[in-house]
Amino acid sequence: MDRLIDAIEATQNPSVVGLDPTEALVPPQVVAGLADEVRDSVEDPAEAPAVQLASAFYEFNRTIIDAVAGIVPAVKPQIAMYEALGPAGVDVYTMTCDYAASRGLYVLADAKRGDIGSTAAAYAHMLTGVNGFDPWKVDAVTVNPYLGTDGITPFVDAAKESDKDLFVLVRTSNPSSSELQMLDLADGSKVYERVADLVEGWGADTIGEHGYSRVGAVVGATHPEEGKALRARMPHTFFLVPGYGAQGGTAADVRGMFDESGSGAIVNSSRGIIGAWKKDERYSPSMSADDALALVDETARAAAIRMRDDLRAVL
Ligand SMILES: O=c1ccn([C@@H]2O[C@H](COP(=O)(O)O)[C@@H](O)[C@H]2O)c(=O)[nH]1
Repeated sequence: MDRLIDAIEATQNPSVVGLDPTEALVPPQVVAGLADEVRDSVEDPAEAPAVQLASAFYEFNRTIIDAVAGIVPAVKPQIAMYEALGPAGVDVYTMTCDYAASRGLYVLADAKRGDIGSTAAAYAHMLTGVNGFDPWKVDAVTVNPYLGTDGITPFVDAAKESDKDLFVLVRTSNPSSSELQMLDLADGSKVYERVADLVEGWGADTIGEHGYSRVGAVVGATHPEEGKALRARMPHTFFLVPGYGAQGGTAADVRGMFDESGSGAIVNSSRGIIGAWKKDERYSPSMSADDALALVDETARAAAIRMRDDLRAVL
């Protein structure tokens, strides 16, 4: 986690931009502008729509990355949006990670992996690569703890081997998260608190120079009280805090998830940054693709600066 914390200190900005492109979040003229090129390049015409959208995601992502590099320390590409498009989408995922890394950003793969130990070991190659080849080029991956310790250990081992990190779901931001996470256990604690204790333990022998381990926790901005309590309960665990912006979380909500020196957490916003162009009255469907991307660039940068300044104001 030291590299992430150093990058946060360098930018004075504990926020991460989520790269969650969808067809609705990419200006349609950018997608349409790729039609001829894609039609000429695919072997099977049936693939064209997915390849075209994937190519548009890549142009869009590069615009966002160029807009926020130097302002934010990190990006969080959400793999679901890319996997939905099949091989072309997965290619664009790795290209996006590579491009973000080339712009000096810490890349947090939101993939929410989790399985029995032997399969988790295969998923954990997302951190180490295979036989000396790393196709992913990410700095961290999100992991689902539902399978318990043997589903997590391969990721911890891979993180140690590759000098990378993982973030384990503890208290998620979504509306139904309480169905399981808030259940009472026999000892009076809640399920998410038990997960929190496990996460603190999984990272115990990986604590870095800044006092945080390689095993981070995902704690939703939509749960300010529990987030504050978790900060005290997990003194060596760095938090990834989604749920800011589009899901309703605010800077005041996430304040308690930081430690007394203003470190200990990084806050994600995806749609709030990459979809900012949609709320700008200058956007017009008759704009050229280049003009639409210029607006994406300007509005994403402005939204990232606004979020940074809002967080700075409470820290
Ligand atoms: O508890 C969780 C865990 C992960 N996420 C992911 O974060 C982003 C949030 O996107 P917004 O557009 O900023 O709402 C998305 O990739 C989720 O899958 C989360 O929201 N909550």
